[in-house]
Formats: sequence, C-alpha cells, structure tokens
Amino acid sequence: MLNPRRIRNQSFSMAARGACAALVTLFFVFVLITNTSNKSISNDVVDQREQEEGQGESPGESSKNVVVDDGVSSLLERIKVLEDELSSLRTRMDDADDKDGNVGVDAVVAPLPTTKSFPSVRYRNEENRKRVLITGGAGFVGSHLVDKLMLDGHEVIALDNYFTGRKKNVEHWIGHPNFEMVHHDVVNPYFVEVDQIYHLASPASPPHYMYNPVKTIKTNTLGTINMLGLAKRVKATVLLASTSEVYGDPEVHPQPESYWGHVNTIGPRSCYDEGKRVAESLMIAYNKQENVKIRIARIFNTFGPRMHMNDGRVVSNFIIQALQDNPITIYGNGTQTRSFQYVTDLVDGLIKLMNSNYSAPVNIGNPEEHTIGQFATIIRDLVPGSKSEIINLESQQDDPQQRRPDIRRAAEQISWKPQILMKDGLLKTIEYFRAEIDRNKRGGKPVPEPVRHGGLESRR
Ligand SMILES: O=C(O)[C@H]1O[C@H](OP(=O)(O)OP(=O)(O)OC[C@H]2O[C@@H](n3ccc(=O)[nH]c3=O)[C@H](O)[C@@H]2O)[C@H](O)[C@@H](O)[C@@H]1O
Repeated sequence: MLNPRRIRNQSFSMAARGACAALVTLFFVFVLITNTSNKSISNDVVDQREQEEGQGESPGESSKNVVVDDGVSSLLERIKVLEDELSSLRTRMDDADDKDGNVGVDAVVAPLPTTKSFPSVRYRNEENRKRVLITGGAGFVGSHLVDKLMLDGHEVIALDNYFTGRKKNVEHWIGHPNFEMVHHDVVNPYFVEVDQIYHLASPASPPHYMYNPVKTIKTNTLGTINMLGLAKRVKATVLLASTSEVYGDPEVHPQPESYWGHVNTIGPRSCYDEGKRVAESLMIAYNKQENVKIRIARIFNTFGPRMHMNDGRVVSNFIIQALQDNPITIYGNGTQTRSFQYVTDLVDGLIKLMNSNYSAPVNIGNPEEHTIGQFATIIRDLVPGSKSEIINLESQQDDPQQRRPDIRRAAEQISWKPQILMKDGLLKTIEYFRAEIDRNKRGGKPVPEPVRHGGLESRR
C-alpha cells in the first residue's frame, strides 16, 4: 500500500536535496565569479596605471566591473533565498514526524507488502490437471472441497453469492495462480470452460433456506438448469449436491437410494426438499435428453470447522451453547435421530463420485446414528467443565423423526466409506468454535445467539 505520509516526506526530502545541490552549485559559481571579478579589479588597477602611464583606456573595461558587481550581489541574494527555502523545508519535515516519536524521513518508511505464501500444491501437467468449477465454493462444504482439489494440483474456480458463504473460508488461496474466486449468483447463467462442475450452491441449514423460500427454490431449479446448460455446452461432468431431505420424514429406515421419500409439498421445508427433488429430476432429464454426464450425491447431516456461528443446525448450536454454559436446546422430546459425518469424509466421497462412471444417486453419510437427546449429552461431555443444562423447546414442524443412510451403494460403486469417528470430528469442531468465540470476544463482538428454525426474519 502506498503510504501518503511516506510519499509526502519523500517529496520533502527530494526538495531539500534539490535545494542543497543548488546551494553548492551556486557557491562554486560564486567563487568562480569572485575570482574573475578580483582578476578584473586587479586588471583595472593595471589599466589605470597604464592609463596614467599614457596608454589608451579600453572603453569596455570599466563598465565590465559594474556588471560583475551586480552579478555577485544577485547571486548572494539568490543564495539567501535558497537558504530560507531550505530552512522552511526542514521545519516542514520536522512537523511531519510520526506520532510514535520517531523523527523525520527515516521514521516514516513503512514496510513494503510481503509476498503472500500459499500451502504447497501438487504439480500436475496439462493432461492430468482438471479445470473445476465449484458453485457455493466459499461455503462450509464448498471451501473444504476447494482445499482438497487445490492441494491435489487442479485449477479451481469458486462461485458464491455470499449469502451463507464467506470469502474468509478460501482467503488462503486468493492470489494463487490455480485459484479464482468469483462473486456470482447461480440463478444467473455463468459461462466458463471447465472439465467438472460441483454444484453445491444453496443454503442448507433450515433457518437459512426458510429465510427466503422463493430464492431457495430458484437457486435449486434455475441454478441447476444453468449449470446443466453449461455442462452441456462445454461437455463437463456435473455433480449435484442433493440431500437426505429428498426422503422427507422417512417411513423406511435406514434410507436406501431406492426409497422415493415422504415429503410434505406445502410444508416449511418444502422449498428445500422439493427444490432438491426437482434438481435431481433436471439432472436425469439432461442426462437422458442431452447426454450430459451427471453425478448425484445425497448428502446426510455433515459438520466440521467453518460452519457459520449462526448456522442454526444442531451441531453448531449445541457446541456453542456448551462452550458458553448456556442451555442446550432440544427441539421436541429429543427422540428424533440423525447420523452425523465429518466434512472431510464428505469431500472424499464427492470427489470419488465425480471421478466414477456412476450416474444414479448415491448416499454420502455416516451411519452412526444417535437420538438428538443423546447427542446433547455427547456434546456436553466433550466440552470439559461445561455447566450447560439440557432443555426441551417446542418441536419443529415436519422435522424428520429418523435418519440414517444406507451406504452400501457408495461402498460398491465408488469404494467409499467414512473414515472419521463422529467423536473425533466433534473434538476438532469444538476447538474450531472455541477459537471463533475467543476471536469474537477479543474483537469486542457479541457471540451470535443460536438461530432457531424460522428464527431469521422471514422475507415477506
Ligand atoms: O446437517 C445437514 O447436513 C442437514 O441439515 C438439515 O437437516 P436437519 O437434519 O434438520 O438439520 P438440523 O437443523 O441440524 O437438525 C437436526 C435435528 O436437531 C434438532 N435441533 C436442531 C437445532 C437445535 O438447536 N436443537 C435441536 O434439537 C432438529 O429439530 C432436528 O431434529 C438440512 O435440511 C439438510 O439439508 C442438511 O443435509
């Protein structure tokens, strides 16, 4: 960054140096002319003598003496002016001393910006390096996918409209020659030459997707059409981040991909559930009709670092509550179940699916299932010394009562199964939120209250 004070003092210093140089030059000129004038004066004496001795006067000689005298005095005047100018510049430079008590030009030299360093990435030649587009690339899952693909040596373009994504999640790659962050909303078309498209853009937390249900539907329908249109044009493979929510409040347990689901088309969750169901239909239609290469991942509950503090989902809510000794809020009686996977397992599954030849939907989730009541106790026990009580609040409308993925297809088709135990993932996530809370407190910012379903102002 250019430092205005530094620039100002540099110009003072240049002016001062200029004035000094002028003074020195004038001094030498003065000495030279003075010598010449002395010579002239002594010549005059000789001339006068010669005149007295009867030799003729040279008419120019006496007038030359007058000119020399005038030149000397004007030079002296000029030197005086320059001395004054120099002294005024010195005063102005002293006035510009910085507030830390440092003095003059030396004090205001700010350090130049250092070159940013990046995590080291694998080298790939042109043939093996893919150009990859990730919609929702600055979001919780998207940013972990960016990390994995970048470290693996690919070129990544991340699109995000920053509704729930944050630049902070990918800032460690900004400026890297293989990475590009683009502010763009997928409801508008986007054109770029790529080999693969991971289409993740959409709010995924219930309070976020219920905040603007029309936009949620547009993102999942128009956004998916735009990405499929792009894939068709540039012959890219497109992967849709679908969801376990396509199964609704399931009547089959655990849920295999063959289960059609149980969704309330007019309930508060339908903007997301039906949005993703249409997105899956669009994928299949573009595949059948236009030959677009497609992959469909049905993602089950996922957690990890970079979840938003006000994400509102159960993992972030419970951890933030436990870390601050606030009541842990169970919606309903806590008998509803979920199965939680750590985000790096999900990212591995997405990449394996993308690089497979499999076009039908695949569940990606960890089958380790707990009731929400049990989960509250697990989290509190993992936060040493937490004094949080566990309380029950009103239940959420259409809240799925049981959820657990059948992951046999993932094992068979893409050789994937989760590697991280839920507890190990939770410990990492607790440390992440602990650091976030400390950072907020140090910055004097309030720690956001956990958001309830419908807790964000709905847009009417
Ligand atoms: O985490 C995810 O990956 C999934 O999260 C949500 O689905 P949901 O299972 O309803 O997620 P949460 O809001 O985390 O709720 C899980 C359960 O915890 C309960 N809950 C949540 C928050 C809270 O403070 N207390 C609480 O009891 C909810 O009522 C629900 O029964 C999204 O709708 C899915 O698309 C997404 O895949």
